[in-house]
Amino acid sequence: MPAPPFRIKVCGITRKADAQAVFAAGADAIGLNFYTKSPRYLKGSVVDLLELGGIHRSLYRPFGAVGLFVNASVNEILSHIELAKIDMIQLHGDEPPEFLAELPDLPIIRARRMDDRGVAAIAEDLEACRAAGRVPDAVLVDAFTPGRYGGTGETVSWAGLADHPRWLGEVPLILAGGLTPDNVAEAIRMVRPSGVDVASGVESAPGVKDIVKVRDFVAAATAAFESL
Ligand SMILES: O=C(O)c1ccccc1NCC(=O)[C@H](O)[C@H](O)COP(=O)(O)O
Repeated sequence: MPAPPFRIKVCGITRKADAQAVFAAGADAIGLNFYTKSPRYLKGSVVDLLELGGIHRSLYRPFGAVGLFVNASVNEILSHIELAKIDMIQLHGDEPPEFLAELPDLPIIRARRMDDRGVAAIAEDLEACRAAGRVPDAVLVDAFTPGRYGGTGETVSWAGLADHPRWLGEVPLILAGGLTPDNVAEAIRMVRPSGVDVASGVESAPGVKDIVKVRDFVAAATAAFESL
């Protein structure tokens, strides 16, 4: 089984203090959101971006900063990789399977929102990526809410994901969507994902992390992963 890009990621970090607190709590990765329509869009200056993206290196974490994009161009992604020192790419929009092969050699997380077509559509998309020349390093399954791409706080049907090795094969599954400090342990026990991802479940307001919730989330997720 390939190594997952991360085990616990906190997404939508917009402030340096939150990035530091997330890593101090024991998370592996922060998500920096470059989707301009998100309330978690990172609007910082070049200096802010460099600092935020570089914090993971100063803390000697093995993983680090994930840049989140929704239907961005290759050039936009390249410029953010340079600017924010990101070291993983999360595609969270309607990017066609062929798009992955155009990206640089960094881990790619392919987000899929689970709609009423269920896991079959996710499996088909993975095959299409394979046929187009590049398999993502992980598939992130998020909730489907019409008209929104993510960060909704809605949960996915966990029971329907438990057999993911059947339709994802060796590709690691990252579980997202409505996770909180109170439900993440149960979600991990049911789905047995390689990693989890949270945005709104650890916030006091969009883009502002609640440090107590972050610590509780990371502690609950870590204990659940260790009990698998
Ligand atoms: O967080 C956002 O605002 C967002 C907007 C558009 C696309 C993706 C977005 N977030 C991506 C994430 O990785 C979130 O962690 C994931 O959607 C789960 O969010 P939540 O249900 O709030 O935990």
